[in-house]
Amino acid sequence: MCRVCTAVPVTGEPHVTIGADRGFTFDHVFDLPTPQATVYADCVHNLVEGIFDGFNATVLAYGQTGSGKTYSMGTGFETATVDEEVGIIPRALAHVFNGIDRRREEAKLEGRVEPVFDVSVQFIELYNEEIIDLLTEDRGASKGLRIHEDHKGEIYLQGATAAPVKNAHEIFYPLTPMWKKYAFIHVRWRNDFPLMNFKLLAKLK
Ligand SMILES: Nc1ncnc2c1ncn2[C@@H]1O[C@H](COP(=O)(O)OP(=O)(O)OP(=O)(O)O)[C@@H](O)[C@H]1O
Repeated sequence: MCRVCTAVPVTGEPHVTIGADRGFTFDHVFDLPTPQATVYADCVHNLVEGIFDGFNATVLAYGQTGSGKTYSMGTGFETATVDEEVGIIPRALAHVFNGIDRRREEAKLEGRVEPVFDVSVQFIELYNEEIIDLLTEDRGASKGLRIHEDHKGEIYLQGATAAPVKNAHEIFYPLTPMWKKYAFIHVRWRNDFPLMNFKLLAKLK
């Protein structure tokens, strides 16, 4: 028997229907040769800029095995990689800390009080429905870890270690192996906002 599995509208709208009734709308489709910088510019750049205006952002990679989640999110933090191949997480980290430096510099030049930022990271792995805190050696300490939503709709990780970090270097090197898992990066702009969350979620299968 022959039947239509995937259908796209002839009008060129960014929509695809899988099977009988599962419809998905999308903003962009990137082909294999698309440079990492283009993916970042089109999908992530504005999200990171937005955290400085008080918005929360989440980036997550989802897809079947071998579809390129690690390549897109994580390339460039473990070994020397050519600039063009650097993935979303290292680009976002550089962007966050450059953005902090720029805002502090601008304030100084304009004679304003310099903003103070606190940045911390949490790393967890979801394995067999269990949440594991990757920043503690004591696996037993991970028991009771929960992901919650508070009354303002903020998602937070209860009980997971939060490590303060001052620059991207501090995140890359000691925590390198963790990047393959999940990273919650909290950027807190003390002067203005109570808490901004920027979440980079990788490797969700
Ligand atoms: N855009 C791309 N350009 C070049 N190579 C790519 C690209 N995307 C993925 N690859 C390569 O394809 C292979 C599989 O990609 P990757 O490991 O990122 O998949 P994955 O979705 O993380 O897989 P898994 O879920 O099994 O961990 C890797 O060798 C990766 O380098």
